[in-house]
Amino acid sequence: MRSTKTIHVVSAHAEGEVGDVIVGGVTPPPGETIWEQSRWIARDGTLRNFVLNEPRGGVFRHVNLLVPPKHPDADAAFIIMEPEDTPPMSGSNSICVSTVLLDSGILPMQEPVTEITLEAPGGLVRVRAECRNGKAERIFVQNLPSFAERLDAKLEVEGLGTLTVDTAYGGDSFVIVDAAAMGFSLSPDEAHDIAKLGVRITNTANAALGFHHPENADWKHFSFCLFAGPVERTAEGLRAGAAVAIQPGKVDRSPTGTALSARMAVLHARGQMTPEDRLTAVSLIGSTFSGRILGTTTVGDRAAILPEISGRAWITGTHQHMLDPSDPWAEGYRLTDTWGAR
Ligand SMILES: O=C(O)[C@H]1NCC[C@@H]1O
Repeated sequence: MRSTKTIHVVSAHAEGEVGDVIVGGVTPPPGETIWEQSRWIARDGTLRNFVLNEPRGGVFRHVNLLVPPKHPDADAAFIIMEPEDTPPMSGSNSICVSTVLLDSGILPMQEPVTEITLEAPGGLVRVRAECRNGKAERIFVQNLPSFAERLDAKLEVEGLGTLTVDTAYGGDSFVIVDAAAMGFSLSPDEAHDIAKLGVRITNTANAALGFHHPENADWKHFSFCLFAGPVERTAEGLRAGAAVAIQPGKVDRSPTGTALSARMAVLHARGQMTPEDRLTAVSLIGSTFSGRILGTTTVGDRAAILPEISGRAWITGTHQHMLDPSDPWAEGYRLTDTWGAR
């Protein structure tokens, strides 16, 4: 066996969505802040290609790089690599990172509750983990301030007509459509159509509406389209289906923590959700994230909420990714049969 690099990974999934964690073998990228480091990773592309592209990755995979924190309050920091983006924050990935840090012993666990602070590229997130028998059973993440951007905007999508959409930020940027109005009941067999349509809607929204984050000039596109199911009031609180189309064309297997945060911001802006409410988002595979509003704030001149999301993650294995110097596909490859819903 010979290799020019060895990258140590603990693999995990949060409520169905893969979020692997690189725990060794990669030196921290240059940059004064975690955001700058994440921009370097995005520009350079080498690590992204190595771990996300085939033959090591695949369109379903997200990979997080642990880096030394910059902020004095943070216990650990991470850079998120998704199939097309290197985003400010991610719900499922932050839950995977927290679980890997605690379950593998990188950070000490205290039962029944461990509190840690993580530094995501978009800012600090406080994490509370319910732990039992050496396992972080449920992760609560105080996500980045989240806000509604446009409510009831009109979006002309070729072949679909004029859609009424909301746009919002929940640690990442969303165009939100009414799933029922689009003819979806959010059942698993709709995944391909949701992926295909969602990418078209995201691309159209990027061209026609554009997104801008008031405090992060670098984040100026919509990453995702959320197909939002109807909100039902149950004995346990609010409950709604959620399917998020991820570029270049797949559906999040988890209920998407950033989407839940964005949706809570929209519901709050409409006066349909208060800090007393709990909103459970249900994915296409039936997994759930729970959310609540901890308070309000502002982002630039926008009214925003302080969201908390929670969910579970499990470790699925460990890998050492290697590169034989004679392998002609050091950067890996992507083909459109799986990369992008057609
Ligand atoms: O839960 C989330 O927010 C994420 N899941 C995969 C894509 C999003 O970042």
